[in-house]
Amino acid sequence: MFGCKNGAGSKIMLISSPFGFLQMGAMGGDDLIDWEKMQGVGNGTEEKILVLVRLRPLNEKEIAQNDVADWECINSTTILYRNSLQERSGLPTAYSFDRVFRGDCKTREVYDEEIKDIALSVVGGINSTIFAYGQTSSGKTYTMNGITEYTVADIYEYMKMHDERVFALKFSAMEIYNEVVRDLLSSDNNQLRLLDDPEKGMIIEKLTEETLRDWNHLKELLSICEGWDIFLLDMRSPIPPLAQRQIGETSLNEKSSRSHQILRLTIESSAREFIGKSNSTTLAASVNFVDLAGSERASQAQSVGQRLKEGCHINRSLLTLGTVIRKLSKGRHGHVNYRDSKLTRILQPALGGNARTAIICTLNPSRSHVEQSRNTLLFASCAKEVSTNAKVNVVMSDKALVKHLQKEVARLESELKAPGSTCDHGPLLRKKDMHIEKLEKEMRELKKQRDLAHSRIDDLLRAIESEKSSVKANSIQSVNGVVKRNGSLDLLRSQSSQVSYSSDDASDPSQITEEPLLATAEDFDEVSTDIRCIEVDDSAKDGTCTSSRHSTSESEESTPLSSEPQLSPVSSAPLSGTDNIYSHVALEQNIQGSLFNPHSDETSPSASTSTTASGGLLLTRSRSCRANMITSPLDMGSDEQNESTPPTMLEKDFTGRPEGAFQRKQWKLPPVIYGTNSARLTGNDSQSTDYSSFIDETKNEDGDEDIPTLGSFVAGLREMAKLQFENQTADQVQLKDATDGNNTRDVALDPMNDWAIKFEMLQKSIIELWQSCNVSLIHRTYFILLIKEDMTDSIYVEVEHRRLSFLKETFSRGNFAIQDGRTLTLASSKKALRREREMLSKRMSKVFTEGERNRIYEEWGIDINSKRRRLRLVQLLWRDTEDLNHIRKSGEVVAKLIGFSVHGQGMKEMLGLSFMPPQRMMSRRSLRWITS
Ligand SMILES: Nc1ncnc2c1ncn2[C@@H]1O[C@H](COP(=O)(O)OP(=O)(O)OP(=O)(O)O)[C@@H](O)[C@H]1O
Repeated sequence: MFGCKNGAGSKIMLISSPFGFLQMGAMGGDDLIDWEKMQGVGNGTEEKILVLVRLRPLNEKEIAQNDVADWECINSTTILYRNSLQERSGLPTAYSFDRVFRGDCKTREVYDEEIKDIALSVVGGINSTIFAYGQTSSGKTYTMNGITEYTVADIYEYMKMHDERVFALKFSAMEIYNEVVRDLLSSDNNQLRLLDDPEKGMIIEKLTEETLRDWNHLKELLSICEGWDIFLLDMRSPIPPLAQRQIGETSLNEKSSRSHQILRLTIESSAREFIGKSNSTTLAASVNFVDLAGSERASQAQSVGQRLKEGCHINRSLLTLGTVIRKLSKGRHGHVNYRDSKLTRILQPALGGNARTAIICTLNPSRSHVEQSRNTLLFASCAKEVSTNAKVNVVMSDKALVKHLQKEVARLESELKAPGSTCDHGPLLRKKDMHIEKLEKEMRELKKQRDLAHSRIDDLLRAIESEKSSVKANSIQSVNGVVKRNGSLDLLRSQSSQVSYSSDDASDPSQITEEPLLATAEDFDEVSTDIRCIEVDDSAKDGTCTSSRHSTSESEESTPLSSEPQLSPVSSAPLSGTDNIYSHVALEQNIQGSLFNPHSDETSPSASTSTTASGGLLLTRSRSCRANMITSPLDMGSDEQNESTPPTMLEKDFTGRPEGAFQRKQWKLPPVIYGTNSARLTGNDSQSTDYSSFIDETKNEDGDEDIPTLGSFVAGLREMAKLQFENQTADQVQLKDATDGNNTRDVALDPMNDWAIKFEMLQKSIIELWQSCNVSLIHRTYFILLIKEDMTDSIYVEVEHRRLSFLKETFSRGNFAIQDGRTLTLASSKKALRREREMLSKRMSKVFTEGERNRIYEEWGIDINSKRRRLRLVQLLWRDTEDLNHIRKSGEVVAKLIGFSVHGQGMKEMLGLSFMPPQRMMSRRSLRWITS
């Protein structure tokens, strides 16, 4: 679609229409155009370029030179090369085209039989192009002159026959000489520019467009262009003649065209009766007559100087034309290099665009030019494969256009609404609807995932915020000289506080106080990002304090550190205060680790302390923490691997890492809940550092049920506790050194009493948490049977508690946890637990004899005759979280159902579950997990 101005100056729109010649038919009724032949043309369907070959007779010169004609048209479509020598060369001898014309054929014949239809399409609003291609002196100009004349004559004839329409003819002429475009109707010799117009496409700037008065006017202009009547013009008028086409003499052609000439006739027509009315439409199209310069061999044309230069330009542009045609002949795939020459740029619409095109390939029949003739035929062969896509160009006034579009919309709407519509789009629409539905579903799913991730981030941010405010509050309390009970080492450690003890302080126990945090907002931010990494500051070695220290007088509030019962390396108040935050964030880091950084090797949530050279204890934020966090995933795994891994820049800087305190280990979790459809794993190596090894559901001997193995339970538990153990050991050693060094402080801990109270609390809480988090009954059973009264198990109890607390909190927020890289929700855990109960119920008859079963049913108050007694039993297991006896009995039933029994402490040692928390090394007093 492009805009232009009509004669009246009102704005018009030129659009391509699919009306085709159906509309033209109504205009017709004459015998000038074969409308029947043109049915379907211009309706947007592709049409191949019409390719004709025209032989010329040998000219006098050639005859005089005893040249012979080797080419012969054997029928109307085939031309044959008759030469015995050539036949043996293996090159083709016969070429077929739409039409071939013998040497004695008249141009009129060529026009009438083939060209006329295409050329006269222009009166029906279809662009057309006729061009002649061939070697120099083969008859291009001879042919095109005739074709142009006949076409124009017919156009005028057509106009005469159709006085119901008003026609407007415009003429322009240009040549491309040595790659310069010149206006042949202009007296100045200026070079014309080719411009790309967004609406009209390529336009030739300032090209003269003469509105034709009549046929004679056109003849006059044509003769000017061709320079035919140059002498006549000179004689008629003293005015210098207009520009003429470049013609020069070569040895092959006296009047050789040294340029490509394009004559353009534009015709607009409107129905007379509608002129000036709002619904008037105009057909507008152009016919181009293109007389190409001839390809030539410099040797044959004996070109030198100016002629040679012209010949080079001619050949180069013809080469580009050939390349474009060859490319188009293979289909319109990829880039077509129209812009490589002015010729192809101007002819672009004719070469595969909105135009009907005919190419007349002229041939010199003489033997001496056989090679050139073959090249021409090769070009012709490619050209016949090229398609164009001509459309009727209808110019409409704005009003007519709106009206037409409204009509079109109404037509399409009624077509869609009609039940018996010929074009049934139903199945297609349904398919599309289904596709849309599918995409919408996917979108919803993705949104859900995104929201979940957002809420996780929000939760973490909230946790960090609350942690910050806790730190702040604690700092304020300390500054005010009020150190609360929860301002213990644990708290300080968990909040990355700086606590320093100088040797001077050590001399006076009353001076050993918690260092208040004189933290800036910046520090708090760091606290959030450097999650609880505390290391020894080298500067402390010389006994200096790295943080400001406020000595406070001994008071009830400012209890000395050494006397704090919270000095236990594990938190003393598991469910409250900042310690709880510590637990949650630490666990969260581990549980959610895979969500944010599955390869993160930042594992230790706890602080590390170290004695200074002078016995002072200094806790600072770790500089290596970030380095750890940004360590490459490849930098994980065994300690040996870590040693061989080059340190990061940050690590290189850091030299003060205490040995053992920050060994990189993953704090892995055993599968608390077996509801994540984890993949079955082949390995069952409890030492494995692969997180997935903790989920190890294996088939039992019956091969029909999934029972989490003891191995997987133990491995996870042990790995997790080991890390905790190591960290705590480091803490304890440092703390002990600190207090020993002081020698004045009595670390009067009574861990046994402490643990006794704590154990009871934790035990109760864990049982409740198991229930509310839908933890596997088998896990619970393993836990209570293996981790029981021995105090050395306290580490397991505490870790279990922290983990469950975090899980419960996660579920209560409607969030998910990650276990084995899979999401775990409250619903999925519930489902898994139900499946486990079903599985256990099925094992009743396999494991117990009838007598045993009946005894159990009776014991559990179940009617032995009830149909669903087995299911009823497993549903009752682990239900009563208040009754420890019920818990013990439940554990016994489950243990029997899965074929598990524990034989004392020996088994634990065998399983590698024996860890002794550092502060209790000296004591082995036991507490009971379950009262029996
Ligand atoms: N079909 C024909 N019948 C008789 N004479 C012809 C025919 N075709 C060409 N000629 C004559 O051959 C000569 C060369 O023709 P023409 O100038 O048309 O060749 P051309 O291909 O245009 O050459 P160039 O590329 O050099 O311009 C002219 O004298 C012309 O009259």
